[in-house]
Amino acid sequence: MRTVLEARGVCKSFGGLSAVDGVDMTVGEGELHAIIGPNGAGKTTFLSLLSGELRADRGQIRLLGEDVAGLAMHERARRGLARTFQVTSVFEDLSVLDNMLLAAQARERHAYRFWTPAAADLALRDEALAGLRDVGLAERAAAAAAILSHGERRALELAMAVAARPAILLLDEPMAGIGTKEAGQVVERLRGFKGRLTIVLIEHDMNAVFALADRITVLAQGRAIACGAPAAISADPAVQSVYLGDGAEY
Ligand SMILES: Nc1ncnc2c1ncn2[C@@H]1O[C@H](COP(=O)(O)OP(=O)(O)OP(=O)(O)O)[C@@H](O)[C@H]1O
Repeated sequence: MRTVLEARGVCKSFGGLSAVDGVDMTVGEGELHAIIGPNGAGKTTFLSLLSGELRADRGQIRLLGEDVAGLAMHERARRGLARTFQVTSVFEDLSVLDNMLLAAQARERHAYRFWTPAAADLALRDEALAGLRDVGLAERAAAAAAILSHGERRALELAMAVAARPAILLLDEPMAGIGTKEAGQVVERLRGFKGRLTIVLIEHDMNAVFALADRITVLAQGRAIACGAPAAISADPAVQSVYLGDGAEY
């Protein structure tokens, strides 16, 4: 399996606090790799180091073989490293479909260059509609983005991120702030993307993580204490002790 993203010895301190302390992680093409850990373990910081929102103090971050640790966020994004909230600016006044067309166009500027403009428009439209179907939003295509529910908006953001065809998509708690029923729908959607997309997922919903992940990296106090398939992770004594520790929340 081709390696899409590789982190080696990545560190980040805030003052005296070592938030991310020498983390290694390898994500293969088509893999859904989850990062879990108790509150304050360093998950969000690590994701920000991967995306370029924060700069690592030390360590390597390789995207498709290229060390991107010194690159700005937009330069990593241009190379295909996408974090949902960064790649998706939903335009409230536009329809759901037009938002999708914009997201797809950003990528497709060159893809349809040999087509007539009308045929290119049709192909883009088909692709945008298919993308909306993938996230259960096809019936909302004509609606203004402004009137979407919170869950529908998150679905649109996901569809727009996917439409840009990133090499790897970083998802930060896609189930946060949505109801149980909608969380179940998000799990189904993400399952639908499995194999087609390379995903790094941070999520507190353990049912979702264990249902979706190919592999899981467990962070605790800034360190990666385990990495493996879900069954191995749930059986790992070090992981169990982190989660069974003093009133640990996740
Ligand atoms: N900008 C910052 N300045 C100072 N400390 C920070 C900053 N960002 C994070 N931290 C600290 O770094 C540690 C790791 O935080 P981080 O948010 O990455 O953890 P997390 O695993 O994502 O937690 P949660 O599950 O609660 O979101 C925490 O102790 C946090 O207080």
